[in-house]
Amino acid sequence: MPISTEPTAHDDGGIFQHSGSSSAFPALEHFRVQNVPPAAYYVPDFITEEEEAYLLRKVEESPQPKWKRVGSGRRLQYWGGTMSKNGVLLPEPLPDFLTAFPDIIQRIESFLGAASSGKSEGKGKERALDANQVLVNEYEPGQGISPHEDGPAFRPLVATLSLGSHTVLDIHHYLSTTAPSPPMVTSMPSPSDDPANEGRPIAAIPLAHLLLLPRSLLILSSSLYTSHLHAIAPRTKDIVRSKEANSDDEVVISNADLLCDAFIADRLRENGSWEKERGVRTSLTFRHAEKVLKGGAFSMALGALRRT
Ligand SMILES: O=C(O)CCC(=O)C(=O)O
Ligand SMILES: [Fe+2]
Repeated sequence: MPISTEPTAHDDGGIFQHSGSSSAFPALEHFRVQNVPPAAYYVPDFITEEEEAYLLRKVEESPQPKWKRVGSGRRLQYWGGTMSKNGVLLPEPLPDFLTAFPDIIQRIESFLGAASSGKSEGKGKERALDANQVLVNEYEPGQGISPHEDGPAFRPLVATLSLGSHTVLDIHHYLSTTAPSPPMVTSMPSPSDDPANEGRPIAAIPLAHLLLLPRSLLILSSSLYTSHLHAIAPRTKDIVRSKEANSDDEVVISNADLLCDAFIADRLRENGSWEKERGVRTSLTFRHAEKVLKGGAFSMALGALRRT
């Protein structure tokens, strides 16, 4: 089948390359999560409470067949089309609530563009997210997602908007199969989306934890996306600290200084920890499938017909 392949972001070693402290992206750099592999950016309050409520309503109002359930766990929706078995996007038009009002896709693009403007005239396109698929995940308290990679079918620059409730995202790494590693409990990744990593053992203890508050945007890029895994532990409550965890129930978060939440900052300073029960969290993940089935207008129109 005819497919269009765009240049991959790997060509220049990743979309956001940072050389030492002199980053070409100072605005984005401000939101960079420290002490995690390159690169994660956490942007608090990316949307307003009204926009959050509106997006939640639009997701909830979607026709029933739009929802897929993963086993007996979380529910999913795909917007912009689904992926074929061989990693090609079968495109459908994105809905107005993602493109027109609120203009989330444009806002992410401007944010990345503004952040990378200046030196990168003409290179903006390569650094754009250019989302053509949006994945909706809905988690009840106690539901999560096991360690996985989103895989090579997507540009290694994804943005996730959190709605409704906080959660904690864990970053895992693969264990080296050549270098001797210290005795360590390992777990096998769930069937990977990248065949090259199928069956590789992963470290049972996450490398880092990120607290994602409602309305925040998380951007994962470069090697954090291409050579690590991400997961959400199936907890009903999170206890977070900014330094040293005291028990298995607690996690140390790497983005404490980026949260912009005075209440949490007080708790972390005064008690050393902040805890909260999880509510229902809906996440929207914006990503760019590298290969798209050609036939543009025709397949898009077909997609639109299928949705009516
Ligand atoms: O809900 C999230 O923040 C992550 C979702 C995710 O990693 C996925 O669906 O691939
Ligand atoms: Fe993922």
